[in-house]
Amino acid sequence: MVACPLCNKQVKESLINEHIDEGCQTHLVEQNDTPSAQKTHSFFSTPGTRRTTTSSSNARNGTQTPTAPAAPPATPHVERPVTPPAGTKRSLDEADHGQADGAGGQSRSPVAPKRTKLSVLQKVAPLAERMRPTSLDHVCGQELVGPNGLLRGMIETNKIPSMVLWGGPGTGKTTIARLIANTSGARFVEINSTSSGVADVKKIFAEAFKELQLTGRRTIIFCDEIHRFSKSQQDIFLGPVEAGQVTLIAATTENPSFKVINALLSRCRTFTLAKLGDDDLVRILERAMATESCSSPLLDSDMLRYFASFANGDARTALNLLDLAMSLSTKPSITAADIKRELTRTLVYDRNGDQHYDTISALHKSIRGSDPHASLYYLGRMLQSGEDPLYISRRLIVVASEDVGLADNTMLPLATATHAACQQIGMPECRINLAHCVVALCLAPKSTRSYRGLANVMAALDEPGVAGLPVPIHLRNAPTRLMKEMGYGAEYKYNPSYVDGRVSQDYLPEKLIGRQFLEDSDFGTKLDEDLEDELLPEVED
Ligand SMILES: Nc1ncnc2c1ncn2[C@@H]1O[C@H](COP(=O)(O)OP(=O)(O)OP(=O)(O)O)[C@@H](O)[C@H]1O
Repeated sequence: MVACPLCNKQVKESLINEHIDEGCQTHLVEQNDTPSAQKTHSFFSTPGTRRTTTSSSNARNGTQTPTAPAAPPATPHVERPVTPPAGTKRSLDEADHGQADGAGGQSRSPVAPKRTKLSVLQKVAPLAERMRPTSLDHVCGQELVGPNGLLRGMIETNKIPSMVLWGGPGTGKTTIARLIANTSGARFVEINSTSSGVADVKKIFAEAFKELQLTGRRTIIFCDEIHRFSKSQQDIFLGPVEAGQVTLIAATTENPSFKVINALLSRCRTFTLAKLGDDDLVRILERAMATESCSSPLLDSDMLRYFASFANGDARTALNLLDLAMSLSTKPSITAADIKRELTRTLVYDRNGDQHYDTISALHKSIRGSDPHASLYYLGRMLQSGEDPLYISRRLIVVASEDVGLADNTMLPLATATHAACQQIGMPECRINLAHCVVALCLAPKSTRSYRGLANVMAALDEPGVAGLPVPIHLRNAPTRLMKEMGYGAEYKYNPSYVDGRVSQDYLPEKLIGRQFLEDSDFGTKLDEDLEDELLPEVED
């Protein structure tokens, strides 16, 4: 006996295919004939049945009281999944087990238990998640899914191609993907290139194929941040997408022409999401205020526009600001200026997100480019956002050797002293040491000779045999008599014993004699054409 994955009723295992083909109307086994829910074949057990089975067995064990009401049976092609949740994105594991709150498990599982779980998640989810549109009508600023939108037409006629959604952060890529899955009734699995490996993805393909064969239901795979998958990882999508085994919805914030392999692009439609304008963001914020029944006079339309202007087209950022402002606004005697000041710290950058790396990278590159204004700007921005000064000072130690290097050997001690100062003094005073070091590094001459020299050696070590070449015998250590007898170190000329320390002696292994790793110049040979343009103003005829 098995539970049908579509209608959840008991069917003889040998007749399951006929039962599904005939619209779940035939070959049903009377409930009385079913000895126990435990007999359900695990392969066919849906998340819903799994939950129910677990609850009841726990109840039998006296460990848990089942609370979820019995779920209504789902009907193929009629069932529409429940609204996508205000929860976090599904992990692969959750997707596999259908237990997540994402759109993914929805059409598999009975509705009632899922609702119970959703409401709990909804309470703890951040405002941006709670406000995730549950209908295309609530998606702002994206004509593609507006009343006459191209993508909306495809969704409404259920002709959903594999696609790449290209747009900035917080413009609605994930939301639209979930709504597509919701509307189409397809199985939905979300993966993220940062947490899903090739093996996971292959497993999903296999499951999708099984599902398609068994029930005729398609699987939509939503792959967030596809640009972070390597080219060979992207390759694995080609076959299943071409064969229609899965529908891929890939999201990227990067230009897909550069970041998605051509073979995959040619199998997908690319849709570009618009950057949300301030008016769109204000509408989203107003809807959030209304939904949350927030009527604080501090959060008036001016304040909402202020949030929008800082969000740079990112609805999530705008909603996060509002979320914070809503809780601040309940403090007694707080003013609008206080709220703005408090928020400025989070507005500058997200210390744990990409901004953390982007800004330190910008600081490093500005120092390398000897631009003290930009360097100080990025330093100030990080400090104001509460960045750890030790994180900054550690990077300055690297800069001192990587970029200034031999051109000014005093910079490495300065940078290590700055690190020590940050450790001993802490903020806010150590900001002064940091500024001193940043400007000194900026103004110092630059040399990458030592760094490049090492890079040349590392490259040479990849050549066959180079890493294991014998050390010349006269340079070898001779700690034992035997070694001495073997001539280790015998012919070595000790430089201080010679006039001016000059001797004629080879140091490299024999096979490398004559190889030069340290380059003569600090810089490469490329000409910056932009610089030429700058230096040679156009001559008028
Ligand atoms: N166009 C939009 N209309 C209304 N709300 C939106 C829109 N875009 C984003 N949001 C809000 O921002 C939140 C985040 O959106 P979503 O996850 O869809 O962005 P995304 O484009 O996938 O971003 P990322 O690239 O950072 O993953 C949603 O939960 C929703 O509240």
